Amino acid sequence: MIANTLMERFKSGENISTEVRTEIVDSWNRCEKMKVDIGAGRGSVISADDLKKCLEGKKELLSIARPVMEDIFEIIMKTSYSVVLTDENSVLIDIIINKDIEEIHENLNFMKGTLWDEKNVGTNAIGTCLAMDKPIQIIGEEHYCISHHQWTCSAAPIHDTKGRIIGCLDLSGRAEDVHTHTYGIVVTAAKNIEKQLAILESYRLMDVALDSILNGLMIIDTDLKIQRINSKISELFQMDEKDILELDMDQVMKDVDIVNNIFINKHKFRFTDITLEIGHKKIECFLDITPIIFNDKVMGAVLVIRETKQVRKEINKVAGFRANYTFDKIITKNSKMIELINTAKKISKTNCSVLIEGESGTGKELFAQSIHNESHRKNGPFIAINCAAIPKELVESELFGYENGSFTGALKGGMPGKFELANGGTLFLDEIGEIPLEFQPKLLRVLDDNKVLRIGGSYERELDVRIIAATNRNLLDEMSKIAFRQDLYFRLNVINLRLLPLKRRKEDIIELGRYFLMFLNQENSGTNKEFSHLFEEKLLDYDWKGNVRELKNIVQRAYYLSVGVIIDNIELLSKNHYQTALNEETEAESFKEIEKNSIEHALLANKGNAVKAAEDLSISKATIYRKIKAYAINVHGI
Ligand SMILES: Nc1ncnc2c1ncn2[C@@H]1O[C@H](COP(=O)(O)OP(=O)(O)OP(=O)(O)O)[C@@H](O)[C@H]1O
Repeated sequence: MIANTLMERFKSGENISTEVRTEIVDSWNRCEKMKVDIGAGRGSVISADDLKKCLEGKKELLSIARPVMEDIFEIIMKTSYSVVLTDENSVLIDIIINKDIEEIHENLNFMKGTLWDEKNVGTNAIGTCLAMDKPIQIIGEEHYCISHHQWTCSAAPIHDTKGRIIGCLDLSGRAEDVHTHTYGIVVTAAKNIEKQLAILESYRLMDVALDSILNGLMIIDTDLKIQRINSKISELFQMDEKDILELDMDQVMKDVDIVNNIFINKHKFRFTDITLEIGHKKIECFLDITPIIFNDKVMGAVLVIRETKQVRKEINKVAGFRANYTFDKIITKNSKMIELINTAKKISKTNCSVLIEGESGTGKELFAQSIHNESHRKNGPFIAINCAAIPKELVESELFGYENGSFTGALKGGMPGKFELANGGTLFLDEIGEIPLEFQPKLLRVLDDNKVLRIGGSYERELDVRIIAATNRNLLDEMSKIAFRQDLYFRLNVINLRLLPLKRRKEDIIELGRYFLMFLNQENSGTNKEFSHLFEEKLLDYDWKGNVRELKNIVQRAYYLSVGVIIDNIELLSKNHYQTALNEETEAESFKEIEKNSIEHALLANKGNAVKAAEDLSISKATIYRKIKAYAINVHGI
């Protein structure tokens, strides 16, 4: 036999490189060095445990290679070839055996769980291809072991994306069926497996990247079929991925004309307040839709979904809607006020409505903010709205919001109302006594049901809002005048906190005055001003109609107007500052004109900011809004 002769000549040290391929000679050299027995050639069986571990570690390769192996087998079924997959150590991990050669498989132990490296079975396509990291075909007598001489095998290594060998694909059959195409098939198939592995890896990386995004991300095609989602979408929709992929996006996004806007006009769209409908579930969200365009052709769209609740939470964190005050910042020595603080602290933990009564500037908002900050809602929004400041016809839209195009002047896309903005937190309805009588039943219904219907809306939104209302009017009086509904009063007045005016807690005047002075000294580092004895006496005597707000304001004025370190400008306390301003005007002017002028001046000085103007005039916000309305002052024109 030629090969034996060649093998004998090789073994005797003769140079046979012109008759035998270099790769084969190299392999024979390796086998000789490893003292492989040419009379052996049966695969050695690895332990069941080792095989289990092996299969476990190669799950991905196995699942990708299997369909490829089946395809090849189908093509070559009529020839006597089996298709084999090994790991990088030449262990057979999968095999499709051709019935024609089953017996030879058994004889040679060419089965799943056996080792086919050069050390165990000499030169063979599997072991040699893995030793060289190159595809190879080994025909008949090129095999090192005599028992393999009736075989022909072709094998190609399989690499991962980093170029490391992770296995090999092999076609083995009878030597007489040798065909160069089997080599080509095996090389192409191994490359195909490598490509699929690379795609899978890039998909995996993409998945990890997509899942690390905090927003929901969805890819749809032009038939509105969902192609891909990240895990945040399953969380948002509270559904399994498989069910989400079956959703009808036309139904889910009823309000969006995606075909016209995105696919035809190729525009990128942002919807700041949209409702997705998933069966009976409604998800309010911010939605960005970007068309996917390749070669000027729209292939689909990417949807980025952020839950409104979450966005608002983040906005609240950075842009206000926050309560700054806490109970420890409420300065008082008055026993009744201390008692009120203790009651307020206790009821903070509950969800019941609170009605805070008290003259303007007594600290009603301070209490409301402190209650919010003491409650479990402290990380939620604190939304304050002054009911006196809203024009009658806008009360409902301000509080309940409106849907797209529900009335002239409404913003495109709709707007949430203050109730919605306060979801998960507290809504502070200041000057509740100013709520129009005809709107009061609607407000009562929302308070009772905890659900709000936007103007023009088709469904009610479930809310979790704690209500704190405040008034400087006597609501009991208003009720008798039928300006305030009894049922609403009782609904709001579950807990009542009646704050004392400053004149009924004289002990707080100096305390608060010095507290505000301390802040001013801190703000103006380097100065350390103090009140004269006389100034403090005058503070005690003064008629504090504007309560703590007025006290704060006068201390500020005195601070900045005083020249030395002693604050002694008692003239500021001789009369109410607002009254002084009025009296300085010429007698010819009527009182109303003077009042209107004063307000306009203050608004001008504060660039139209009514709250600041009210502070300057030492009047309450409610009063300035009432007067602005009464004198028809155009704040926006200022
Ligand atoms: N006890 C207090 N300790 C410290 N600051 C106070 C206290 N009471 C009120 N203030 C301050 O006085 C000003 C007015 O308080 P706040 O706005 O809470 O009053 P209000 O009763 O809500 O007024 P209005 O009815 O006019 O809205 C604020 O600047 C607040 O910080």
